[in-house]
Amino acid sequence: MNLFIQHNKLGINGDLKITGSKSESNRLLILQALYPEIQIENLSNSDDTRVLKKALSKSEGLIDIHHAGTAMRFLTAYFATKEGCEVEITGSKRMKERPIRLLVDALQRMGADIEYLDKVGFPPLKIRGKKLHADSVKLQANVSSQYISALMLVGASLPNGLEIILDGRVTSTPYILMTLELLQHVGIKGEFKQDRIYINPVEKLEPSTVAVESDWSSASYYYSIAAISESAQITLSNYRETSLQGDSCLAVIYEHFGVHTVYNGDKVVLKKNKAKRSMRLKEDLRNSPDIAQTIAVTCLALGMECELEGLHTLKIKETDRLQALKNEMEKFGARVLITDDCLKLYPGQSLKENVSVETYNDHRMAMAFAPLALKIPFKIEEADVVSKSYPDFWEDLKKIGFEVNKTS
Ligand SMILES: O=C(O)C1=C[C@@H](OP(=O)(O)O)[C@@H](O)[C@H](O)C1
Ligand SMILES: C=C(OP(=O)(O)O)C(=O)O
Repeated sequence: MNLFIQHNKLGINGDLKITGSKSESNRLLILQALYPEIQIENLSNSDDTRVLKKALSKSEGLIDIHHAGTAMRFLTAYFATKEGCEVEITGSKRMKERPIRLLVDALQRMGADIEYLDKVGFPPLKIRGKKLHADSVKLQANVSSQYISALMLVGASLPNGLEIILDGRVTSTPYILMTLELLQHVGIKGEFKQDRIYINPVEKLEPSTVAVESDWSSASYYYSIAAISESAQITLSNYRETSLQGDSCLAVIYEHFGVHTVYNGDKVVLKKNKAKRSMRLKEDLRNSPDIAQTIAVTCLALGMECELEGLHTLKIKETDRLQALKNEMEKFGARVLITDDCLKLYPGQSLKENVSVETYNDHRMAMAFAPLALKIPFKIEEADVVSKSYPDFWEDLKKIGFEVNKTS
């Protein structure tokens, strides 16, 4: 489905409730499968959460997790440690190009029975679950935090718990802290000190209910909308000032664009008046890679130069996001320089018209570009990709005045 998207009003007002965080949801589903005493509220309605939930109802046969990175990584650790399971986990064409070797190596060193069914180091995998007795494992920490979270999630179910020794500079750290805080919340003791994570063994938990906070990465598109509009007041429900999600740093970053965040009970209100904003932005996004595309496009819309660093994980996500950003932002007349971990944007004098934005099977390409319609109408290709994390995205945009129409 291709969409033509435009917005003719200058001011934006609205009240929205975004679905639950997919990162929190997917961690809690794994924990619930290990400890049925856990109840979950406000689970994400994303594809990634749906496929994970479905996979957890199986103990044998073929499992297809499509594009869901967390599902791939978390289920690999889950099934490897689940005695008696025998599954083949596969995914989309892109998933078969997303590396998983560091996690598989770590699990194999712990005694797991995992086999590559195609290319070594990549899905699909054949996993025969067994009881693992190892109590310590070392892992390279600078490629994806999801490998570390995967081991943490199963750590308490091992007879002796698990010590994870992190090698190299840790990336996407807030996601590791999120895992730790959720473990602690349901009653599992754990610690993250310097280069070591300890998870205590637990057989059974006290019953608990965990309410998932709404998704901050999805909120980023409204920060961008507020930043690009002349004036805005957008209220988003089910958010907390002290969030487990690292992407809540948006509230600080978007002050550079004149967007002010007010926390009001369980809501956040994004306010933009014709405020002062920075002339140029420089940010290190090593801790919040999922908002890089949003920020780059906000800068493009505002004609603002930016330099984004710490982007070394972007190449192995749903697409090579650095190359995809360069390709699509240049269609609007910008000059974009990329290296392995950095993006520099030099917007043109004006935004070029009649652009068709490719989305590369990446939900965040579609959603990050959408706010640009406040400046210039354009086409978004394969716009249904948004369902990976935020299926109601286009409906929610319509609620705040965007015109979104199917096109060829
Ligand atoms: O653990 C998680 O829920 C996630 C961790 C991050 O991945 P990396 O650690 O691979 O950067 C992030 O990009 C992804 O969307 C979700
Ligand atoms: C990178 C992402 O997801 P995953 O790695 O879980 O596929 C994302 O949602 O931006």
